[in-house]
Amino acid sequence: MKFYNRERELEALEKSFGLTDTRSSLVIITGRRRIGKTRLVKEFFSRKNIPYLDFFVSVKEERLLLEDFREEIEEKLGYSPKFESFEDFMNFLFRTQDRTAVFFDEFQNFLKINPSIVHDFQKFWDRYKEDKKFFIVLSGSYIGMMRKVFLLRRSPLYGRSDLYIDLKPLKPGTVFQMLDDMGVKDFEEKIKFYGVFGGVPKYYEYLELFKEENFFDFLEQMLRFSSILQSEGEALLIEEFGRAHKIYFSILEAIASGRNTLVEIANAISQKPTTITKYLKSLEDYFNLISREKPVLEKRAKKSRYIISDYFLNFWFTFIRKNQGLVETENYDALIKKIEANFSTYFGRIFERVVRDILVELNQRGVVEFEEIGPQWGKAKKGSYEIDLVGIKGDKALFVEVKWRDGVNAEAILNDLKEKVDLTKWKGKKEFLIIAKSFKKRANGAICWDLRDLERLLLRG
Ligand SMILES: Nc1ncnc2c1ncn2[C@@H]1O[C@H](COP(=O)(O)OP(=O)(O)OP(=O)(O)O)[C@@H](O)[C@H]1O
Repeated sequence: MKFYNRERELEALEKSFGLTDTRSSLVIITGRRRIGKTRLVKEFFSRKNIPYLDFFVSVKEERLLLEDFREEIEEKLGYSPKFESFEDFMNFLFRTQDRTAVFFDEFQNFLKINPSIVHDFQKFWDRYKEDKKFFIVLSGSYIGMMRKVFLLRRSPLYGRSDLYIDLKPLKPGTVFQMLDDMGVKDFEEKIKFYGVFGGVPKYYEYLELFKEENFFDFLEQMLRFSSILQSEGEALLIEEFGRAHKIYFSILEAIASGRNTLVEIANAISQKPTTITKYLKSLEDYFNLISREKPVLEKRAKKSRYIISDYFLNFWFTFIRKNQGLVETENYDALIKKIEANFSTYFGRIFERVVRDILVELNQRGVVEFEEIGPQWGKAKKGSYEIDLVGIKGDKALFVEVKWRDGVNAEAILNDLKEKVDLTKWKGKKEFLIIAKSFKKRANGAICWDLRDLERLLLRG
């Protein structure tokens, strides 16, 4: 698949590479599995025509891994050194080489093989970094383990990197372009793809194989002919959490099923709120798997709710894990039917997040203007109210209502929205934006964007 975007990261890599005119430079890249770390590094080296040593750290016997490394050195440098240990390997690398680019992929796996390797690496790096001109890139998928390597104060590589990239998902505009190039022309279908697979390029590669333009057809092919949809969620998490995975799984499952507050989550899994706060905190700060939202107009409010940050994981928990029986018995027809039957309800919420991502991108392009954006909710006389999104800039607020429906009457939505806005006590200027699949009637006094408008703004704007 053609390479998309990542301009900023490529530029940052180039700057770090520039440092090697005078000394060595160390780059650390983390990011969820399948997000494109390896591809980014390889793209950089190939665009710049930089030869490099490519060491993939797979979990295997030390001796076998050293043999892989020796083969790479033989292929690229023409030597065939003998390594009895990693210290030998490091000795060879740091002593005999000088201006060399080196890529260690899945670096955190050294912790599984033998943690002292990371300490050896540190020792050699500290000793040679000023005298030599190495360009070393370390990448790793499991954030928990990568933190152990370099982010915690006591980590061996703490504070050593010249550049740290936490690689994020591709933006919706890029994904839509990618889908377009791969034959998915209909914008509603594009939105469904993005709302399920997010900005993770790997999943879209399957389009080259299945060549489906319709989201559900694609999903069916994925279920029948690739194990990725079935096993990916579980594999990602077990690898990340290790033995503590059960409690994390239960929490994520509860959040995916719509339990979003501390108390709701605790009740759903029959635990005390005080017991689960530490797990929620690490899911949020350490693993970056969930995020906590507060009402955007009341930042100091105590109330907050949790969501699973990753689109794919959210989908996986909601539809795949929940229907594990159907997956195991390979009853894909029934599973697809279930997904189709519940998809609109599921997607109502997801579409709000997709719109938020789109608005963030449009904000960067100057089509809309805000400094922060998020949902707003609170108490009303009768029950509670909720506004899908509010974008704020100074004394101006853009109130947004999002509907995953056709034939929407925007006037009715605008009236409701204005009533809810009164409950917020917002004193500044107000603008209104209504987004729907399509409108029966647009409203005066609000910007109304249907899917075609969004497409025009994003793909052709
Ligand atoms: N910017 C991009 N444009 C197009 N395709 C991409 C891009 N980034 C990654 N891909 C594709 O997505 C797939 C996953 O990328 P890659 O293997 O680099 O991810 P990773 O983060 O290293 O994943 P893992 O940790 O699972 O090895 C690859 O097949 C790659 O070709």
